[in-house]
Amino acid sequence: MPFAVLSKRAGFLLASGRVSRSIQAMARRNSAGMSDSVYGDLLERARAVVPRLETNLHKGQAGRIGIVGGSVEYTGAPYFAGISALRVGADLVHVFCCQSAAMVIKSYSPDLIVHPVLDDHCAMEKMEKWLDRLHVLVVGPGLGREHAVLENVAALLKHCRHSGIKVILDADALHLLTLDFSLARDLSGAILTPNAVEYRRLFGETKSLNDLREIIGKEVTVLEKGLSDKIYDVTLTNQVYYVPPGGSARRCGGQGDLLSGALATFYCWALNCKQETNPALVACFAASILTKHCNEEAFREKGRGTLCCDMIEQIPKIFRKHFEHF
Ligand SMILES: NC(=O)C1=CN([C@@H]2O[C@H](COP(=O)(O)OP(=O)(O)OC[C@H]3O[C@@H](n4cnc5c(N)ncnc54)[C@H](OP(=O)(O)O)[C@@H]3O)[C@@H](O)[C@H]2O)[C@@H](O)CC1
Ligand SMILES: Nc1ncnc2c1ncn2[C@@H]1O[C@H](COP(=O)(O)OP(=O)(O)OP(=O)(O)O)[C@@H](O)[C@H]1O
Repeated sequence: MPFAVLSKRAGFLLASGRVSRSIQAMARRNSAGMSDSVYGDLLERARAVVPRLETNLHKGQAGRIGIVGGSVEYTGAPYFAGISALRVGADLVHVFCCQSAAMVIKSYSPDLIVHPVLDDHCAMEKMEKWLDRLHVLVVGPGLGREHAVLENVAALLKHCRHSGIKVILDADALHLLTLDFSLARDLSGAILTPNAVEYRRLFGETKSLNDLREIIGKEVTVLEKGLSDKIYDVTLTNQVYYVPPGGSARRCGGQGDLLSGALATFYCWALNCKQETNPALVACFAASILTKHCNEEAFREKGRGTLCCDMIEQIPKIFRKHFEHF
C-alpha cells in the first residue's frame, strides 16, 4: 500500500502541473522499480529496528553518532546531518570539524557536541578517544577539500577499517574516494551516498551490480540519490532496489545532509537489532523514504520557499507517522 500511496501522490502532482515533464516521465519509469510487497517488507523491517523507548535506557543507548565535516565555507552541512540524526532519535551527536567552523556550528545548536580537530596536525590523536564510543560515523558533509584535512580523513578511514567502526561516506568524502578508492574498497559495512554527479565521478556509467562489485568489493552498499533513490546491495541480496519517487521538485541544498544524518541513526539501530540480517539495506530504505516524505510535507507548507531547515522540522511528525511503535 505505501507504494501505491506514493504513486497516487505522484499522480496528484502530475495532475496539478506541479512537476516538470521530464520528472513526469522519470516517475512513470521508476515507479515500476519496487513492488508493493518489497516496499512493505522493507518498511516493516525498518519499523522493527526502531528501539522501544523505555525508562531503563540510559543516555547514548539509542545512538551515539559522529559527523566528520565542517569547514570555513560549509557549516550548514554538518549541522543539518547532526541535527537530523538527533531528530530521528539518536541520543548524542559529536561533530568533528575544522577549527574555523566550530564556534559557528555550536552557535546553531547547543544539542551538538563539537570538536574543532579536523585541521589539527594531531587530529587522529584527538579524535581517537571518542571514536570507540560512537556507533556510526558520517564522513563528508561540509568537509571541504583542503589537502591537510583530507589526509586526516584518510587516516581516520584507515582507523575505522582496523577498528570496525561503521562509516557512511557522503559529499567531500566521496571526492576523497575519487582520489583513492582503496580507502573504501571492501570497507566492511560502509555505505556510500553519492548524488547523481558524485556517482558518475566515482563509477562512470557503471550500473550493473557485477561491474560495481569489481570496484567496491563485497562489503560496501551504495545509495545513489535522485528522483528515485537506488540502493545497490552487493553484500547479501545482490539486487538493486529502486525506492519509489517522492518528495517535490524543490531542490534546495542540504537534503543529502538530512538523509545522511537520518541514515546514521537508522543504521545504528539496524546494526543493533539481532533479527535484522541486512542492516545497511534497511537503513538506506528508511532514510530515503523519510527524506522524501519530509520534502513533500515541507513543500506542502512552504512551496518554492522550502529550505532544508523546514524539512528537518518535519522529521518528528514524519517519523511518528511512518516508523513509530504504538
Ligand atoms: N549549507 C551548507 O553548508 C551546504 C553545504 N554543502 C556542502 O558543499 C560541499 C560541496 O558539495 P556540492 O555537492 O555542492 O559540490 P560538488 O561535488 O562540487 O558538486 C557541485 C557540482 O556538481 C553538479 N551537481 C550537483 N548536484 C548534482 C545533481 N544532483 N545532478 C547533476 N549535477 C549536480 C553541479 O553542477 P552545475 O549545476 O554547476 O552544472 C556543480 O557543478 C560539500 O561539502 C557539501 O556537503 C551541501 O551539502 C549543501 C548545503
Ligand atoms: N530530481 C529529484 N526529484 C526528487 N527528489 C530528488 C531528486 N534528486 C534528489 N532527490 C532527493 O533529494 C535528497 C538528496 O539528494 P541530492 O541529490 O539533493 O543530494 P546531495 O546533492 O548530496 O544534497 P546536498 O544538497 O545535501 O549536497 C534525496 O532524498 C533524494 O531522493
